[in-house]
Amino acid sequence: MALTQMALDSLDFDATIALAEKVAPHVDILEIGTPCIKHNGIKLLETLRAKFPNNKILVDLKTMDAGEYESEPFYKAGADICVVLGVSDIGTIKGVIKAANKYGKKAQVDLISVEDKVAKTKEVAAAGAHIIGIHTGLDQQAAGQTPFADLAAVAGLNLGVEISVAGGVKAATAGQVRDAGATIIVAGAAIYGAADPAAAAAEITAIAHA
Ligand SMILES: O=C([C@H](O)CO)[C@H](O)[C@H](O)COP(=O)(O)O
Repeated sequence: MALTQMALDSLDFDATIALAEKVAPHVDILEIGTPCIKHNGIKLLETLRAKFPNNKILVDLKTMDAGEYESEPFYKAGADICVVLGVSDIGTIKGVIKAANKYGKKAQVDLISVEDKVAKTKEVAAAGAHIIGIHTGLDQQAAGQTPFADLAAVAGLNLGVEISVAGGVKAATAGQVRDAGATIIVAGAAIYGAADPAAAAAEITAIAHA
């Protein structure tokens, strides 16, 4: 059993709301993707928070510095999860964890471009990170990479921390990701690129929840 998260990666404010309206009933978590939050800012989070009280919301800030200062306003505005980069300083990561704990929310550490993902996972789990993000980014996907080997290595640690997996996941691979130990399955292009995004989201969620 895993939760599903839909990545909203458009730059367009209204198109993002319209897509969220279609998929929100069919996923657990709405993700405001990095390009989307940079382009639209905290007002988009406030709008989604008001419109979708039944979904968790993740803001993919990919914070690299000033962790507490950058993330706190987003937790205050209703984010359930904010993302900090694993390649950032441990002080930055601890800052986001501190802000999350202040609001009773969660901090996710994204392992994108981290050299030693096992060592980083152990370090940030000990620091109190709530979620480890196994993430093959869009540019890495374009170069042929996938998240599966990293997922196996991190899940094999059995640290009891939540594990989110992103990077081209679709219905055909969602079961493999779930069985390998993901507690959150992220899908972006597989949903927003589908002819029927609601149906695509429902299909992936049925697999994740099985
Ligand atoms: O996090 C993402 C990317 O870095 C841009 O912010 C994507 O939302 C994430 O990779 C999920 O999208 P798909 O890989 O298309 O499923």
